[in-house]
Amino acid sequence: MNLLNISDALSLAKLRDVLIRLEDTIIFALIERAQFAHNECTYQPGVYEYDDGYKGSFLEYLLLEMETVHARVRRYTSPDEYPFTPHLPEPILPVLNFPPILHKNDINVNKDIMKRYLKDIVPQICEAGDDLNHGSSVTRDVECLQALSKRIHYGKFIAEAKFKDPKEQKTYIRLIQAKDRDGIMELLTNRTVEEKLLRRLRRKAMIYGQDITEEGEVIESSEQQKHQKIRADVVVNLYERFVIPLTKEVEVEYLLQRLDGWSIPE
Ligand SMILES: C=C(O[C@@H]1C=C(C(=O)O)C=C[C@H]1O)C(=O)O
Repeated sequence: MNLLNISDALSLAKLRDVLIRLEDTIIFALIERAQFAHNECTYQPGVYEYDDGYKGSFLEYLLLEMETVHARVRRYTSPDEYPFTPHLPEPILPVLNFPPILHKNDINVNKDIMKRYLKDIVPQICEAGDDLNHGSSVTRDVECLQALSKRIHYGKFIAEAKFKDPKEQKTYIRLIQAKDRDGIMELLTNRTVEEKLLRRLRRKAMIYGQDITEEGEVIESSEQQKHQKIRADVVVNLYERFVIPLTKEVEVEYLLQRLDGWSIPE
């Protein structure tokens, strides 16, 4: 998505395409992570010692180092990129002039994403135990986390596009003024889009998770399922219970801040 183009960045159809493409990124990132064991010690502070006296876990250490480089080349000045590390250096490049797509807000749900990823996702997709491939598994963790974070924070753009819809704006304004979270959640929810998404996701996870040879049909049998690189129902559950609800939470939070410092049209 070219966020320098404001009409693209606020077209609901284009935004939905971005989310569809990110499904592929997320499934492949999970498949990559799933080839290594849980390697729980990489998530605990105090296991590795670092020359610079850093005290966090191996995963946090890698995030800090990678995000420091990325911050310097202005990754986090883009309105669709959110770091996991709190204090990062300023960019060394001149900052790009993005058009004012999003309303000013301070939403970053990466802490929640990290918690759920470590508690629910890794134990479900990886074998228990430690295979000593700590560097490999942690670099895959960073890819999974970044892809999930991007997808979930796209909720801000989706919310802005929905708010801009002239048919809905008055209702949104009324619900926001009443701080009616449930009402906002109901209005922004599109069950047809969610159901289609989950069906598509199951098919993608089935197909991407199998080895495709030069010969033979790709089949969905129970025998086949045993050899899947990742279980399709795990991916579908992950979206149903975590990715979609958290995206919608971001949408609601964003909308609750949407009227701050904004003059409501007559
Ligand atoms: C993203 C949208 O908003 C909501 C959130 C969805 C999601 O996170 O996938 C899907 C449908 C909507 O309930 C949308 O309408 O496309």
